[in-house]
Amino acid sequence: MTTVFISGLGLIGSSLARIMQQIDTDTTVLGADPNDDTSQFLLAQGVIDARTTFAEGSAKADVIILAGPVSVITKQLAALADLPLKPNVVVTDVGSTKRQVMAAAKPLQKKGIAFMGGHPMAGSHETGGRAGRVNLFDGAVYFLVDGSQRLEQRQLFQRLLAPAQLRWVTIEAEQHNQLVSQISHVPHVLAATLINTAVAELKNDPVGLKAAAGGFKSTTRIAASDPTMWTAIMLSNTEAITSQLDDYIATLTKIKTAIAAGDEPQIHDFFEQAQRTRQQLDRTTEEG
Ligand SMILES: NC(=O)C1=CN([C@@H]2O[C@H](COP(=O)(O)OP(=O)(O)OC[C@H]3O[C@@H](n4cnc5c(N)ncnc54)[C@H](O)[C@@H]3O)[C@@H](O)[C@H]2O)C=CC1
Ligand SMILES: O=C(O)C(=O)Cc1ccc(O)cc1
Repeated sequence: MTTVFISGLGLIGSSLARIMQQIDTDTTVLGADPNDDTSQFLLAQGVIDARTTFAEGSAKADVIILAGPVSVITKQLAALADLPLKPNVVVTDVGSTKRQVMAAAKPLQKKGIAFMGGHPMAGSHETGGRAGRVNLFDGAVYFLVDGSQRLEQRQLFQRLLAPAQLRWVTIEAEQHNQLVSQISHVPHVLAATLINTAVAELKNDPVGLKAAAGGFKSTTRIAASDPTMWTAIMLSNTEAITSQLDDYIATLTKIKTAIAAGDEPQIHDFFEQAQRTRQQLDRTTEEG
C-alpha cells in the first residue's frame, strides 16, 4: 500500500496521477491545489482519491510530488523541512529547472528526508488539470537528479510510473539546466518573440497574422503556454538562458549579414545544415 501526495494538480501533476491510477499495486493518490474547479473535477473523475491540505497530504505520504511552478516548488521544499513527515518518505518534483530546486531541497535533506529532483521531458502548451492525459509522457525522457534518495525509493517512484514506459535519464543539475535551456527554454523565448514581433509589425495590416500558414503556427505553438510557469523558469535558469541567447543573437547577425550581402552559398549552407539535423531528429525520435 503506497500513499502518493501530489501538490499541484495541473497539466503535469494530474497526468502523473492519471498514470499512477493505472497500476495494479494498491496506491492512494492524495492531491492538493488551490484551484477548486480542477480539484473537484479530478476528485469526481477518480484521478485523485482525496483532496487534502499541503500539511495533511505531506504527513500521510510515502511519495511526495511537487508539481506547481518552480517558484512554488522551492517555497514548498522549505516548508516541508518544518512539517512532520513519514521517516521513509521520498520527495521529488517535476520542475523544468533543477539547480535552484536542488539547492532549496538541502534543509529538507539535512533533516534526513530523502529528495530526488525530477523533470519529465514532455508536456504541452495547455495548462490545468482538465488538460492532463494518461498518455502525456508515453515514451518520453524523464530526468532524475540524484539527491539523497535510496535505490528502493527511486525504484518505487519508477514503478508508480511504469505504465508510461519512460526513458529514465540521470543527470547533474547544472548539465540539466544547460541542456534544457538549449532545447526548451531558449526556443520558448524565440517562439514568444516571433509572435510579439509579428503582431507589432503587422498591427496595421488588415489580414496580418490571420494569413499565417502551418509553419508559423507549429513554430510558435508553445508561445500559447502559461506565462506564470515560464516566468518562473526564466528566473531560475537565468545564466544558461541569457548566455545562449547571446549565441542566438550572434547567429542571427551572421545570417542577416549573409542575406544582406546576397551570399548565396552561405545562406544555402545555413539551411542545409538545419535541414539535415532536423530530418535526423525525426528519424531518431521515431526509432525511440
Ligand atoms: N507544461 C509542461 O509541458 C511541463 C511543465 N513542467 C513543470 O511542471 C510544473 C507544473 O507545470 P504544469 O502542470 O504545466 O502547470 P499548470 O499551470 O497546468 O499546473 C500548475 C498547478 O499548480 C497549482 N498551484 C499553484 N500554486 C500552488 C500551491 N501553492 N500549492 C499547490 N498547487 C499550486 C496551480 O493551481 C495549477 O493547478 C512546472 O514546474 C513546470 O515547470 C515540466 C514538464 C513539462
Ligand atoms: O509543449 C511542448 O511541446 C513542450 O515542450 C512542453 C514542455 C514544457 C516544459 C518542459 O520543461 C518540458 C516540456
